[in-house]
Amino acid sequence: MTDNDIAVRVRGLVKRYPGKVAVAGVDLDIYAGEVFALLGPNGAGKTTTTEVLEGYRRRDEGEVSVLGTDPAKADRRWRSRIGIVAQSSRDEAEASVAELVHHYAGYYPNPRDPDEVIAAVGLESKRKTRTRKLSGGQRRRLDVALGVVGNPELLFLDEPTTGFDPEARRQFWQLIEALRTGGTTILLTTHYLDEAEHLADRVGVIADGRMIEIGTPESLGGRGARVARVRWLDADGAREIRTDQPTAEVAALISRFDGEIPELSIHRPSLEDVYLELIRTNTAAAELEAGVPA
Ligand SMILES: Nc1ncnc2c1ncn2[C@@H]1O[C@H](COP(=O)(O)OP(=O)(O)OP(=O)(O)O)[C@@H](O)[C@H]1O
Repeated sequence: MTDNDIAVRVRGLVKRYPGKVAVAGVDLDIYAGEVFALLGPNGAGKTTTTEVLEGYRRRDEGEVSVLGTDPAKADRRWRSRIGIVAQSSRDEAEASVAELVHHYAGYYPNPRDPDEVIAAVGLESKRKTRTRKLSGGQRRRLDVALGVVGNPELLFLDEPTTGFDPEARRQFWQLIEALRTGGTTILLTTHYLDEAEHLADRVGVIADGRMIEIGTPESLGGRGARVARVRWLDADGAREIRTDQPTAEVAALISRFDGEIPELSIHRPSLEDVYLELIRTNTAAAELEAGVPA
């Protein structure tokens, strides 16, 4: 792997606020062209990490390279190569959607067609609407439009679909898939685990400022984490078997039961199940280390 294959390289990142270590030694590589999702509970350090990578927050320790440059020393040219959809919206209440997207496009050397971007985020019917008259979800779509109109090589999306209705989220996912196909590298933070599962090539789970695991959505939590649970009811009550051969278990049950197997279900843990288990284990380990009684 050459340096050109790596869009973001982080080693030993530490960020302290008064009385709080927000990021406590994070290592992270994001490969060029991948969608990487940063997951973690509220206050885990996702936004702080992202803001250091964007050049908006100074780090206390560690090495950071983003598109080959230290963001703490970055210039305008570097800035034009990244796109940002931050958690809080920019406030240009009197401008219309079309005015704003065209205006932002003017800041970049190689922008996308603003009208195509407006269509891609589903705001065509709101072109002439003033920003202050948009709904929360529409406002968020505009944020996404402003983040991608500069045709960035690397796009930061901090909880981009908060407030989206289900249809808008699906539409947004298509936009992200199209950007990825076009070669854009994407760092996504999200609390929607289905979003990460759908979009991300790899995910990183951060808790208490530490990266506790990095892997593909399928491999997270180790081999045992996605083992199927076969559940049914028999004379003794509810039964559950964990197995990586659920078909064989069901076949055995069919031969035991005469007819319908009561309450039969096969459940495969989702990324959300695996994530919650990881966080639970991490919290328990941290409490043990700190001497907190269970
Ligand atoms: N400007 C600040 N001053 C002091 N403490 C801060 C500041 N910004 C964040 N923190 C603290 O640092 C920790 C990490 O915050 P951060 O915003 O990075 O978390 P997050 O993972 O993005 O959370 P969320 O999912 O809620 O957005 C939190 O404990 C937060 O209270």
